[in-house]
Amino acid sequence: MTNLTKAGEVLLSATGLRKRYGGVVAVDDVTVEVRAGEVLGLVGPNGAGKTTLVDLITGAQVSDAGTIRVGDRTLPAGAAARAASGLARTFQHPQLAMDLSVRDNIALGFIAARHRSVAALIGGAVHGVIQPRHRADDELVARLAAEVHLSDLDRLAGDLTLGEQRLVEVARALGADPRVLLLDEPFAGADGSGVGGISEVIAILKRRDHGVILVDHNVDLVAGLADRVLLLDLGRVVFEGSPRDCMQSQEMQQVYFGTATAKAPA
Ligand SMILES: Nc1ncnc2c1ncn2[C@@H]1O[C@H](COP(=O)(O)OP(=O)(O)OP(=O)(O)O)[C@@H](O)[C@H]1O
Repeated sequence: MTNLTKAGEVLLSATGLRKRYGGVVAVDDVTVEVRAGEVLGLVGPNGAGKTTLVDLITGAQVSDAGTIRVGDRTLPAGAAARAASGLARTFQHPQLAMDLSVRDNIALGFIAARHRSVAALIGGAVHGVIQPRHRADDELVARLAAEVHLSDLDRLAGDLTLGEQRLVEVARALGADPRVLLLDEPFAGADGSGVGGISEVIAILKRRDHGVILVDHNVDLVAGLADRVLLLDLGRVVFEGSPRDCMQSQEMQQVYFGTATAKAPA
């Protein structure tokens, strides 16, 4: 991973994002900023709008309103443009080519970045795109796998545990050398070593002045890793501040314990 940013520089600025699905306003006038070397935690109960927000930022969904800037550039719509501008993500439900090896899945991240096309990430198309690879590519895959402590790279992605699949997604995302990495529930289904591996990657990204948006239901884990936490409820930001202040806030109590529909944090 390269380091072309300065500590504290605003890397990502998403302003006034809004998304309605039928009668549901999933994201309602949300503004998010991530600085170099910052981990922004995004928490909130089921249906709060966390994944939709990640989708809007990364271009997987088109927002009804709002702008996304990376550095001093306003980004056009579309996942390919966003990826080419330095945004990479993992998915709540891992999206890997399950019939390909760990090695090839990881390679897809940097190959897609080279081709500036997320098409390379789509199932059948990938077989042609990833062959043949160069030796340097294999070395890069090995380095990315080592960053997340993945071994036995010849296994099929479909044979991995959920936690291992999440590590492959993280390694694949790192291959695109993102300025900001958005992790959507990376700890769900991960065992102790998976949690450790992902936490370590977050710490490395932070040290290298990349930005991270970390979404997870495990608010204790998020609070332990984040510099700042944004609490979402029903599509709106109801609290923003330090992890400690957020955990102790009335809003946190209300959102997780105070309403009939809210669920307690894991
Ligand atoms: N594609 C969609 N079509 C219709 N409604 C949607 C769609 N995606 C999300 N929603 C709705 O938008 C709201 C926010 O959903 P979202 O998945 O973003 O929340 P979340 O905080 O990520 O929840 P969870 O923690 O359960 O994943 C919910 O009411 C959800 O039902």
